[in-house]
Amino acid sequence: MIEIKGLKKRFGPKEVLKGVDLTIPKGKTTVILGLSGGGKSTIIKHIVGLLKPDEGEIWIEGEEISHADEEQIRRIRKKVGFLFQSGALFDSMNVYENVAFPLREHTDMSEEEIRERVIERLEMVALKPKEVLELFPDELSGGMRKRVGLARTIALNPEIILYDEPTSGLDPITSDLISQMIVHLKKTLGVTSILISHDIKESFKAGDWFAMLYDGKIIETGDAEHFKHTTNPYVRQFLDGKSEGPIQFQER
Ligand SMILES: Nc1ncnc2c1ncn2[C@@H]1O[C@H](COP(=O)(O)OP(=O)(O)OP(=O)(O)O)[C@@H](O)[C@H]1O
Repeated sequence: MIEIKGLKKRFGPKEVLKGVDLTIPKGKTTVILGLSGGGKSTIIKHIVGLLKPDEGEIWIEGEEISHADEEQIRRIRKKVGFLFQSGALFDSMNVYENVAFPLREHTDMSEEEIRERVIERLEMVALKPKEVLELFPDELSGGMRKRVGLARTIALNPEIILYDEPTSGLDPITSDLISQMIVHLKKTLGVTSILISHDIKESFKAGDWFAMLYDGKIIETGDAEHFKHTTNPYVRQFLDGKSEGPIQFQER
């Protein structure tokens, strides 16, 4: 379980998080919904220790991490897989080396064990190892890059996976495949996942639990049924995709 208590974060004059309280249930996929620039990525960066809170606490499996030292952060990061928005593959490395990278960094596995793990993880994300192992990122489609990124994210058997916009820039069919993978990995690896997405349709396919971030706070949590029927005006407006009022375009 992950617990965020009273998390506050300011960048210069802008207070992005104003006291976020959120409990992320174990073994489920929690979706954080909210407007662009609202601070969703800022929340998950705190969970991997990339940012320190101005105030508040982050608890992961009973450990408070916001005051952790380098060694603790390193240990916690091994438990957490982070699928960045861009997929963030190393362009100079082929698929094999990209997926092998965290294994070389964090384990003393032999080359044979690494090869076995890389192949297994590529198969888990429905890629054919023989066909992709030698390819470089610029030879892959956007959807394949995301999947290789996902294979690398799960290489170290994480207990927690953070997905930052995993379907952005993908066509609807590839997006559906990624959502299915999120559900599949939750079941096969038993991971706790957090998903940030603008893609409401895909979020409802992949998510079990939902939290709406608005004006720096979590204003509503619940399951899909609860969100689909909520009468909270901010959540409704977000789900229905309506801006606050007609925009006055400048006449030329
Ligand atoms: N390191 C930083 N330094 C200064 N400002 C930052 C930094 N990181 C984020 N911000 C600002 O904080 C706000 C929230 O950013 P964040 O990326 O968390 O939002 P988001 O909800 O994930 O948005 P999106 O959905 O568009 O990715 C933005 O206004 C952003 O410009």
